[in-house]
Amino acid sequence: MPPEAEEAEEGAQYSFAMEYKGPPVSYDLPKAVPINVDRIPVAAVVGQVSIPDKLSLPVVQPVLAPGSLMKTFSKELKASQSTVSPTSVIAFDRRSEDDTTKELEGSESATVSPASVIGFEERAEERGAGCGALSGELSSSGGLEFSNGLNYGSGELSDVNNGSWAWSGGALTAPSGGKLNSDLNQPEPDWASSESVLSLDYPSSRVSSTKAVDCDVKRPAVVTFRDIESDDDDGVEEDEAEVVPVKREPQSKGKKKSCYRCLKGTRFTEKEVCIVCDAKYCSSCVLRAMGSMPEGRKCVTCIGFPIDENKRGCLGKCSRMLKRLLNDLEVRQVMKAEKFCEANQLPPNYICVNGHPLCHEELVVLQTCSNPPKKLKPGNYWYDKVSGLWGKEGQKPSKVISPHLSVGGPIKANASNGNTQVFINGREITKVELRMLQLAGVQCAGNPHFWVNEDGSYQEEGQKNTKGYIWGKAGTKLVCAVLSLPVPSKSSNPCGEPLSYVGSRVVPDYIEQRILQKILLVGYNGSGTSTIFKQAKILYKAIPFSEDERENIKFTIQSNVYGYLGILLEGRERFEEESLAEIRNQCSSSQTDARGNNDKTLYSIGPRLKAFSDWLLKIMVSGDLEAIFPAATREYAPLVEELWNDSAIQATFKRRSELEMLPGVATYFIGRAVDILRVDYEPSDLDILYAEGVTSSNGLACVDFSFPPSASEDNINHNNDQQDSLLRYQLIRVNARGLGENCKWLEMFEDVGMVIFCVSLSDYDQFSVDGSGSFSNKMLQTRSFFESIITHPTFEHMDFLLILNKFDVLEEKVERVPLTHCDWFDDFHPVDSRHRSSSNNSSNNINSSPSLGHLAAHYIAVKFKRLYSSLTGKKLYVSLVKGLQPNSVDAALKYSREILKWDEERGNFSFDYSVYSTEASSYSH
Ligand SMILES: Nc1nc2c(ncn2[C@@H]2O[C@H](COP(=O)(O)OP(=O)(O)OP(=O)(O)O)[C@@H](O)[C@H]2O)c(=O)[nH]1
Ligand SMILES: [Mg+2]
Repeated sequence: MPPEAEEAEEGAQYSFAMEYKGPPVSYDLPKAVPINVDRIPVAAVVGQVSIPDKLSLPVVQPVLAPGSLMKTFSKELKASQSTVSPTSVIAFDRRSEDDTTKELEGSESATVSPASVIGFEERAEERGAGCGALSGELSSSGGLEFSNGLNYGSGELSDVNNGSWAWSGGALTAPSGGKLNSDLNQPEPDWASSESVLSLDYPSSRVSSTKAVDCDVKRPAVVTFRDIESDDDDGVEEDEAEVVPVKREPQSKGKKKSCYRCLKGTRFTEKEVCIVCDAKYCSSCVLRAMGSMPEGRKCVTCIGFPIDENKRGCLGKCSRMLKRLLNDLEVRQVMKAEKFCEANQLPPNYICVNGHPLCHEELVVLQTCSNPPKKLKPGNYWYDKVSGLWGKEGQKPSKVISPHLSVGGPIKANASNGNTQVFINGREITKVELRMLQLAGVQCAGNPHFWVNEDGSYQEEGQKNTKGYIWGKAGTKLVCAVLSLPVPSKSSNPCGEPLSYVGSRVVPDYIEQRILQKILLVGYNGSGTSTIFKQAKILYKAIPFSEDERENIKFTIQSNVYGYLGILLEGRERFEEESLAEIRNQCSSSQTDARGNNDKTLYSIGPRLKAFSDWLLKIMVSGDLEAIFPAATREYAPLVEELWNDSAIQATFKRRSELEMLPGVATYFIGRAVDILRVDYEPSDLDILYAEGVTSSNGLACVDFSFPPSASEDNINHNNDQQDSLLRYQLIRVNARGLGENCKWLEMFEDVGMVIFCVSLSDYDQFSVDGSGSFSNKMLQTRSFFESIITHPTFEHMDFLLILNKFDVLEEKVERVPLTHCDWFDDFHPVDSRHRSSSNNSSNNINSSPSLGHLAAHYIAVKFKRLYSSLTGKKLYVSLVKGLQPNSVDAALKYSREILKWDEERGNFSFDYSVYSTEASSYSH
């Protein structure tokens, strides 16, 4: 035995050892004495003991400080449904080798069955067998204790003798080369031959080191119990029970994020993680540390232990490291075991519904109902059995699950911590729900108590007649999606849009359950938010617009085109009058009598077209352009063609820059007016992108999408991309008008992950009527809107991405109209443009000098950044965008995804970023 092992052995007083069966040695070996079940003392009353098959009681770990150990242990016991009273603590005593007594210090509730003790011992054996030696760094703080000494017949002791395993400082460490799984394939020990063994069922692939184990007890275990006043969580009444799963601590810690076994490597070394204790192993150690992985990725010493609940989402998802180390079949087996083995299933009592921890049957009912809560995690939930509404305790509902399940206790009025004095099925609803009800047209005055059924039909308590259906209106579903409120099951796709696609495959169900990252897109009027929103749909959705949407968009575009034509016709009238006036002037000055020709100009049209023109302008003035559809398409199409081909209209169109009312995009459409106004016109994606008025009138729209994986050659990037492509995002677009007075709707967006604020760069010389009714610069209006958004309490901790949109327009405009047109930009003094262009030419280097457009955009970005940091103390992210160019919007939205990721990583960083090896590697580049 190496000196440090000997030293450790001398100093330590462990409860476990193994029986030595190797060659003779010169010193005394402790003897193994068989356990006699009957001789193990029990506390006064042994209750109805029922140990489920495969029950594995936890074993106290050597590396824990006594305090934390006691806590962990008592919780683990509870978790594993042992028969130990919940108010008891069990701990090992390793104080004396000679301590052969068992003590029971009185506490009425302190009872433990022999079975528990045996189970305990056997676990210990298992562990001893698995890791070569096990000992407890244990001393209970004056409570009741039990001490246990077991010797094992084991050929594995030689490993210890060889120095493969040794104790140091209370932590189990393995010198490199230690052969943890040296005899993984040894036959099962002859458990039945041991008196101590109950008919417990062991996993067949359990790690075992012995050929035959004589489970003899040298000295009987000492079991003592005490009340648990010192354990802070346990004084809770049962129906108030809060079950907090406790993660098992790793046996030894790596240094500076090194491998926990060989202690080599850095935080950037790819590592696999134990799903129980979070111990991390490098690729050379992982198979030794985890053995044959009968329950998936667990250290051999963690087999049988409940998993760390934070890792539940990772069950069955293989890492690249394992894929490299194991063959396909092995990977499949390990992942299957990890997902489905009993030890890794969610313990029912971790789920508390309406104040009651669930029993096994209830959990089964909950998980197998037709519409179960997805991705159930340990925690406290409320459940409204009548409507099926389901949520986390103290929070708004998160889902509508199957109603009428007999699960948990009765719902409490304060289950969701509402403060609205409006009740649904006895629960006081939250503010957001109240807002949703109001938007759905439900009368909520007078603090009503509603009775809401699973189908959304509702009545006031005590009345018989149904007053309506909450989720009846299409708009309500959109509102629910935006406010993150659930709708009944069939509409798991709240925006009424097709499921996301990744490439050509539908995103599988489990991914749909993943958390949706919400991004709020907001901007001042005309800043380009709807263009960016539409780009996102076109870029990221396999079916960007449904049939219905396209049909509506078609009418919108057609009426837009009539509108543009109307503006042209108005312009034509103006130009005609101007020309006539000019001609008259010329006539009067030259005194020529050319009367017959005087009323005809380049801009004049014939009587038929004139009649059509008058009619259209009248309709436009009445503001009811849409009313002429769809008849207009059929009846006026020939007239439109005639009109468009008329030389007067063509001449007017040439002077379109003089028509202020005509938007820039009109050029895109009006040239194709004849085609667009046909009955069989089908708008292309580009048409939709350019079309005005496509997003809803209240300015609110949302779209769910995933970023499709890019066709990357690079393997690592490709993998990350694949993972990213499974994440789901929701882009919620709302404009200034849609936010109401003083942005009163903003607080409804409290659960968004970040905000994108969109600014139109070309606004600096534009003027419009502001909120107070006066005429002012649009960039200044944008600035005050920006200020009110970034300082809104809802967004206090949120990241902002500023999109400086319409960069193409700025580039062109800033050459003509100085940026200083806007007061806010009056200190913009770029280097003279001739100088810039000459330096460009002389160096012949495209990087040598930025364009005036770039300088201006950079200057505006700095203006916004300074404003932002002066008001919030935070950093503003900025992206320069040309909204009509897909690549530009794609880059900006991917930037927002990165910002969300950074935000997440910032949150995780202080703990440890590398949950799984892939993440570690993605971080390192
Ligand atoms: N040239 C150019 N035009 C753009 C750009 N982004 C948007 N537009 C146009 O600017 C106009 C206004 O854009 P929208 O996307 O409708 O702006 P909005 O934020 O929805 O504004 P509201 O409709 O007033 O709420 C549309 O005609 C767009 O086609 C851009 O980057 N370059
Ligand atoms: Mg718009």
